[in-house]
Amino acid sequence: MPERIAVLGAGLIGLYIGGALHAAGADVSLVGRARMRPYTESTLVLTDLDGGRTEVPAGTLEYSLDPTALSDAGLVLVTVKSADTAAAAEIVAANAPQRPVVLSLQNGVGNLDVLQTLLPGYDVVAGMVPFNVANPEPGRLHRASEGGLMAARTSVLDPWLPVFAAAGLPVTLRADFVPVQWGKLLLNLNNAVNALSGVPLRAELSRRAYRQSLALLVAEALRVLRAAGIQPARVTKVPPHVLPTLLRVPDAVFTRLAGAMLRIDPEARSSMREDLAAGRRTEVDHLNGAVVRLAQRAGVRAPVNQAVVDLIHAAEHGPPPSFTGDELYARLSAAAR
Ligand SMILES: NC(=O)C1=CN([C@@H]2O[C@H](COP(=O)(O)OP(=O)(O)OC[C@H]3O[C@@H](n4cnc5c(N)ncnc54)[C@H](OP(=O)(O)O)[C@@H]3O)[C@@H](O)[C@H]2O)C=CC1
Ligand SMILES: CC(C)(CO)C(=O)C(=O)O
Repeated sequence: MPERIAVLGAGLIGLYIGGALHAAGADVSLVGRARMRPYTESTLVLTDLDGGRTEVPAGTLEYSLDPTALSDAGLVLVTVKSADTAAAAEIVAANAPQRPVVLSLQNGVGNLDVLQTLLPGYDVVAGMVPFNVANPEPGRLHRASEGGLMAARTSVLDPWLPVFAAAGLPVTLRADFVPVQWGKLLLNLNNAVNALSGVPLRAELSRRAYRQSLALLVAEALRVLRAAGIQPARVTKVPPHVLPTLLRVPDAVFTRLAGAMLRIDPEARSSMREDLAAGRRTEVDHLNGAVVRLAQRAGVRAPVNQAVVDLIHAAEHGPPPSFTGDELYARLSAAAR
């Protein structure tokens, strides 16, 4: 078994992945917040869409509030939200002078740069988590949608790939990762739609007006990417350029053509909705905001994504919103004009 794996920012993703790796025999230590520690103080149950169930017995998985737990790690998984990446890098630099491999398992396209800039001399690798992790009840984390982990192709991950595979989380290595990150970001444009809708992901994606709202965002992002000379990679069964057309079809046709996109636990919500519900700041500036910034650099406009950034920022300062699909589509259509 290779050296210790530490998870920095053990929330939903970090606990799920760290828990699965621990259950598969890896030496794992989690670093995070006090409010998440109870997950490992009693039995942690990990379930998935395919009926898989793994139990991590109480007290067997180390959950520390103290970042010195990073000091003997060979691999650090960074699973904080994007706004916390710089702070996470500083914590690694201060507590892991042995220079572990650092793998970002975050959404967004900017985290790698932040980590590489603040961690000179470390091997920093971009990764991608395609699936949603939900918390359906205390003590249980549920992999609520499909897809496998991806990471940038590099031999520094080789020692750990077998244990990820043994944990049911095989990592596909991709040579060119920027397109993968943008491919995932296109899907994450739905995080805000879901957060604004107030309904679970499956119900939201089953309703055409929400999908039409998402189609406006994705179509605009594709135009921006084209202007910037970036070709997003396909990270699900649906090629990126087909998404807007597919999203706009009537509900019955969508269900028939895109059943896989609806293979989501009925209660799961986007991580952005979870943030709004908990009164935390969201990652919108790192998702829709990244499209807006790329548009500025490429000399084009992104008014629809800007409108969503504004709506989410407003929601961060009030009660979690519940736009109907028609209301949201009307707002975003007006922004597009
Ligand atoms: N949830 C999901 O289904 C998915 C999430 N992702 C991405 O994965 C990343 C992680 O998301 P998720 O797990 O949902 O986020 P969570 O908010 O559930 O977990 C992150 C945890 O890190 C903690 N944290 C922040 N800064 C530090 C620090 N300096 N030291 C220790 N702990 C810290 C946070 O605490 P606090 O809240 O107090 O700051 C929080 O508990 C994000 O980029 C997200 O977009 C990707 C795919 C799916
Ligand atoms: C899995 C997905 C795309 C949607 O839930 C996500 O990345 C998130 O919630 O942040």
